[in-house]
Amino acid sequence: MSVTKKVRTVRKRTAAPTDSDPDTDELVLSSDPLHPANLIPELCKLFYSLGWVTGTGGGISIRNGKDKSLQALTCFLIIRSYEFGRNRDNVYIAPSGVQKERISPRDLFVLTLSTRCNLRSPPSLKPSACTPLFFNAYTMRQAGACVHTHSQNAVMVTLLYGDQFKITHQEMIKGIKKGSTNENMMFDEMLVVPIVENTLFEEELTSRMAKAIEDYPETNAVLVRRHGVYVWGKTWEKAKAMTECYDYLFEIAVKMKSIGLDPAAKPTISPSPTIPTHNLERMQTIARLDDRDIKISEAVYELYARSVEFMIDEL
Ligand SMILES: CSCCC(=O)C(=O)COP(=O)(O)O
Ligand SMILES: [Zn+2]
Repeated sequence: MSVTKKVRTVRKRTAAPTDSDPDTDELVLSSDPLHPANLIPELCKLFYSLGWVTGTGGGISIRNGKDKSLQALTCFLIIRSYEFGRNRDNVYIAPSGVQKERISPRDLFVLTLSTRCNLRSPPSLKPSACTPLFFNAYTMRQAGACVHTHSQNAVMVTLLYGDQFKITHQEMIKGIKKGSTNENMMFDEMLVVPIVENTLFEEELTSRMAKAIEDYPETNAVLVRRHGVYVWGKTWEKAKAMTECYDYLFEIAVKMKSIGLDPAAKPTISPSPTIPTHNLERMQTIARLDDRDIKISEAVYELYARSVEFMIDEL
């Protein structure tokens, strides 16, 4: 037996996990590609390529195991919190301020959900500043994973809307679950996402996010003005897929607004109207922006005002 192995064995028997205990490697080293410690680095790389976690910000946290409802179905009453040797109470968190596309499993923190104890704390690293926000999703919504992006689409909608983002009649709305029933939304329902104001430090967002979660029982996301978005789901797959749907909807809403279309308006004609060039009345309706929009869409308004003038001349 090598010296290293001997030392490890002794440590294992006698030492409780400490901040730099190599025995806690067991919590993050797994050949299972679906282990949270392998998924977080993989997903962070993907999110980096999408521009969601660049400049070290943003990331994803994953909780061990499967959705509770699925566990109940399988009736593993006593061992239900242990799946493939993994404890459902464990939450995996990336380090703070590191290049998120270059994380390795050994860099990860592991905390207990129930007591928020550090089971693993890699030396010289700090847990993500988003940790208490991820815990909001775990404790208030029984989430299995929570994503935080700094996507420009998310930031843009917070510049274009007040305290709520709203959109309807979009196919991708069907990819979003209702918080209360966990059912998927319908194409023609109104998706509403609360927007909270940013704070100087990420941790200080915790109570604002918690209030938004309480006030909006249907939401699975909270936007943070001039910052990004938090999205959670019962599993990492659902959190990822919903983040993709939300981001798509944010992007299309920004594009719609930029040409004067209201993403929250029920379409009156089918197919969706292109920018009208010969119907003065319809043009004027689109150009009639509400107070909030005027503040943030002066350029768009100007464009339409000019188009309307041009059309009046043409008539
Ligand atoms: C340029 S990142 C600013 C801080 C931030 O918004 C953030 O999400 C930080 O996350 P981290 O996991 O690096 O603490
Ligand atoms: Zn952030």
